[in-house]
Amino acid sequence: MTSLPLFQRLTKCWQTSSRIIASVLKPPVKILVTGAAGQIGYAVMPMIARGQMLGPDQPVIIHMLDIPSASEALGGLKMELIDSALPLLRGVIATTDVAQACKDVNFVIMLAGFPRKEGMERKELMSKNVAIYKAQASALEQHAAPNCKILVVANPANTNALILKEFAPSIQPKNITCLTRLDHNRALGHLSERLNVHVGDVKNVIIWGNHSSTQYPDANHAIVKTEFGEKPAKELVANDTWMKGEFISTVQQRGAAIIKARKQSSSLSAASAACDHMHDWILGTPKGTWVSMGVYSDGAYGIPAGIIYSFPVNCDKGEWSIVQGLKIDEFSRAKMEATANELVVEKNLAYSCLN
Ligand SMILES: NC(=O)C1=CN([C@@H]2O[C@H](COP(=O)(O)OP(=O)(O)OC[C@H]3O[C@@H](n4cnc5c(N)ncnc54)[C@H](O)[C@@H]3O)[C@@H](O)[C@H]2O)C=CC1
Ligand SMILES: O=C([O-])CC(=O)C(=O)O
Repeated sequence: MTSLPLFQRLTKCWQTSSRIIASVLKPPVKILVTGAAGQIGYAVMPMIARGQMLGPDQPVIIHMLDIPSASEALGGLKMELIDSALPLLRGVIATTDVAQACKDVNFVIMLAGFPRKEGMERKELMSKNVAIYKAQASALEQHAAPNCKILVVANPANTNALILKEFAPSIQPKNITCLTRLDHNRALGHLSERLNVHVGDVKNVIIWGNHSSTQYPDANHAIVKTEFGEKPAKELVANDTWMKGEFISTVQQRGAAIIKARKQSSSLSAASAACDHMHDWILGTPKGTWVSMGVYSDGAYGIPAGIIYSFPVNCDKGEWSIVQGLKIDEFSRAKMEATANELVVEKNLAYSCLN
């Protein structure tokens, strides 16, 4: 710092002190994390409490919910958060009472569920998760703050989010989303490796559809920043076989590859993606950049209305909107329809579990 010119030093001091002042003045927001005692919960807590999700000037009160058999672990996590002496963290509630957990919360990250194990089909998880999401929908409807924004991470993420929407009719559908940002980030990472460029120089990949192996990772509209200006990724890759083959299958299968290697599902990258999702939703996407989010379909791009489907979205002032008017070729259309069809089947299966 001492080697910086005076003007830059003053600017840095001003930025730091205005952040400190803002974090003192901003009222804390309440964030509920369900399934907090699990793997992703452990990874996401310090990210939230250090401002990675809502910004470095936003104090937070974290509500952590888990089931009674996990209450001791939840208590341990609370101790660790206190011991981390995090300036933005203004309170922690660790509870197994869903009503207390949901009380006045402004943001919700839903990790609660039964994680897929190696070799296990996602559909086997359906009936267990439908029951959890139905019960938690009612609690959120009764106790959460108005305009509360919800991110469902637990699998099957799109359909869990749909069940939540169905059983919390007073929460606006636009406030219920699911996580496909991890797949989006995987697609950015894979493309940047292929082109040997920094991941921060790649943008505008798309994940269409379900957070499952039928998802369609689409790099047709992706852009890469180069020394000669922005270029279409497609032009730089110049290999249609790779774009339509290995690129798609690697991203689709990445979750399973991580389970095979770690013997448990992705935690660090899932936690990081959950923070990215909420950060961009609340604080906005940069101009000319979109991200992928699982949102309630209104029929855009010919996708059936009434399912939670991952689209490219822009975010501004806490609202997302689907990017319109992208050119869709025949290959993409077939992939987008296949993953939509799977979601319709999942929806019907979920409804059959309710009877
Ligand atoms: N959408 C995505 O990109 C990703 C989704 N996932 C999913 O996220 C979920 C969480 O993953 P992990 O943290 O690794 O699982 P985990 O098994 O370590 O944690 C789940 C936690 O939920 C708790 N839980 C179960 N039923 C509950 C209930 N009714 N109320 C409150 N808590 C309850 C469990 O006790 C456990 O502590 C899994 O469903 C996993 O498949 C994981 C990675 C990526
Ligand atoms: O299936 C899982 O639990 C893990 C998962 O969603 C992913 O890594 O994409």
